[in-house]
Amino acid sequence: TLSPYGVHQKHGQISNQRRQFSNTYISVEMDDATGVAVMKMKRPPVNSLNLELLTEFAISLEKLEIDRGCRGVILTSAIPKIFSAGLDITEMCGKNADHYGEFWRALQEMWLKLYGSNMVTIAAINGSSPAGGCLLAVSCDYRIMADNKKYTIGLNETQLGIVAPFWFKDIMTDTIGHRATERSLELGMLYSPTDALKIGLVDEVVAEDKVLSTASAVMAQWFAVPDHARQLTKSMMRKPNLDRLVTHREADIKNFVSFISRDSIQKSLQIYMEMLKKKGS
Ligand SMILES: CCCCC/C=C\CCCC/C=C/C(=O)SCCNC(=O)CCNC(=O)[C@H](O)C(C)(C)COP(=O)(O)OP(=O)(O)OC[C@H]1O[C@@H](n2cnc3c(N)ncnc32)[C@H](O)[C@@H]1OP(=O)(O)O
Repeated sequence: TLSPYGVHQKHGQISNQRRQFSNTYISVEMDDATGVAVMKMKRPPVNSLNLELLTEFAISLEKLEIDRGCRGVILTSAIPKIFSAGLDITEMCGKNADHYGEFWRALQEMWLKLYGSNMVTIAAINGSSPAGGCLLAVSCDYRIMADNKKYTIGLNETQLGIVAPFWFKDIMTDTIGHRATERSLELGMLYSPTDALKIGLVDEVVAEDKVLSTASAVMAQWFAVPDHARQLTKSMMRKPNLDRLVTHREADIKNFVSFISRDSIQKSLQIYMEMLKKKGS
């Protein structure tokens, strides 16, 4: 079927209790018996967040949000060793201002839906999660990371010569505190799972093969609290950050477009992409 956003979706029924829907880059398996949906990003090689993935992400969340049977979402990756490499740098490089604006609006939309969700959201971080990948995780209610010291998480934007916008910074501050955020963002720090746990960036570190089962167990604990009370509390806690972006949404887009269009910033991003490609070859 074609959604109102023009994204093709495949629907399938895999049992009486499980429903599945899948787009190009997102697959969702909804378990009607538990009320839990597992949403997987699947954009090889590194789940970088391009315009299409962000759009599919927002649509999938919206569908789950209006599904009365769905009370919680586990967000994870179908790509081994990678949760998400963050924003697709090629979406911010060598394109025109209209494209940058459309891309940023899609990112804002996805974030407003994820951070503002009424459902319980748990990030099952089964791989590296820099920058925009970290934003996804920090926007959830709870974070479980795989115990593998090769994986890292953090807002490393300054290492690319770019700057995490105020709404990334706000939720990082709410998660790890002002001082830790200041240091972390200025230096563009990436943390191992153990260090991320120490500063409170993730809530639990578990063996790689236990990430999903732990997420399900945590979900059951959160489900023990009456939904209406939990939802009102979540909304009370998150409303100021949501309102701030909604109020300044157009200015934030303008700011991003003008910043990213600068020759010096384009040059920094190109150098970073070349460095990534060299490392891979
Ligand atoms: C003053 C106000 C300012 C307002 C706002 C202004 C600015 C906006 C800020 C925007 C916020 C930005 C957020 C972001 O998310 S930026 C992206 C940051 N991401 C990264 O730094 C991660 C880069 N990637 C890696 O570190 C690694 O790839 C890895 C995720 C650890 C995985 O490593 P590995 O498995 O070894 O894979 P490779 O490095 O070999 O990568 C495979 C191919 O994927 C390409 N790649 C990787 N990451 C990205 C990406 N983010 N975007 C696009 N492409 C990516 C990589 O080049 C390889 O490609 P190849 O196969 O063609 O060589």
